[in-house]
Amino acid sequence: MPAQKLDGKALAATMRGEIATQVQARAAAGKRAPGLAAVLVGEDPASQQYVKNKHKACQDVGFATAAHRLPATTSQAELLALVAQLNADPAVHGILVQLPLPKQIDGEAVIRAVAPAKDVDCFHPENVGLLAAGHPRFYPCTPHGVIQLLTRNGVSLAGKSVVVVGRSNIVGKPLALMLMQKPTAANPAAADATVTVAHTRTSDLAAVCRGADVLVAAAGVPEFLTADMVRPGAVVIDVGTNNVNGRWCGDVHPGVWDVAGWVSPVPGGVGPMTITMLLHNTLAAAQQIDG
Ligand SMILES: Nc1nc2c(c(=O)[nH]1)N[C@@H](CN(C=O)c1ccc(C(=O)N[C@@H](CCC(=O)O)C(=O)O)cc1)CN2
Repeated sequence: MPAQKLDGKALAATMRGEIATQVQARAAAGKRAPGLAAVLVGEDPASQQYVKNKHKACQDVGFATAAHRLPATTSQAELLALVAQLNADPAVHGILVQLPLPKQIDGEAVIRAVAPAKDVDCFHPENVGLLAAGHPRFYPCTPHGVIQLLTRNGVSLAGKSVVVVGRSNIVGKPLALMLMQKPTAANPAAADATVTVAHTRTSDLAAVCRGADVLVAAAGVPEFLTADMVRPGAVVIDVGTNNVNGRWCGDVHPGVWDVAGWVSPVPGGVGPMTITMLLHNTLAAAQQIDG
């Protein structure tokens, strides 16, 4: 029997409805709408699409939203000046600078320039440190989306063997932290799992992956995770968003659906959850800043 689908599109729609309800309640209490500023530098087609999708998602839940589109030739000083202006704007609760940035710009310097209280991507070193210490101000969007996609579909993680293939700052590293930590009132998304982080230099990657109850493919390599790497009945999360000849393609080979118990699709799995958790963080930032 083929695997069941972990439907991120459906869960995202449910969670966005919950966020819209909270925005309406804030408006009824006389509070201003959560505000998100999205900054895009250059014309990368995928980044343009992501920012467009984020902008529309914000409008749909009743946020105030502005997309700042800058030319590919923008200097680091010009970008830092815009970030400083957004940091000082009380109507802006969340700031995201879409990655990757053009090569003349030092991405780390830009990430450090975003006010930590408005860092809804959770990329600033202060917020990464708080997450690592188990006292998160925000959760990073894609890792939080993965955990919500699992737990809200009834997949329990406590005590499970989870293998994360990928060690990026955006996905692999923070996801491993969240999965391994003990849940507390201050850290409710922590999962109490037993976590292995694997990567391109891991010896016998297939054997490591076959040890997983839950397997997360986040290596950014189209369809690298094949059926022989998956234990029958395992849960497989596909974080890949590779655009191959104009077609969205994940890190998971289609043959995995014949072996696994549950699989998240691409498109329609983790991607819509990433944007939903950005909305969640922007609402949280508004609550933290405005009350
Ligand atoms: N500042 C950030 N930059 C980047 C991030 C991020 O979280 N913050 N992550 C990725 C790109 N990304 C979000 O920005 C992202 C990727 C894919 C999707 C998505 O919804 N994908 C769809 C398929 C595409 C479509 O149909 O339009 C899906 O999987 O269903 C959302 C966000 C790098 N940069």
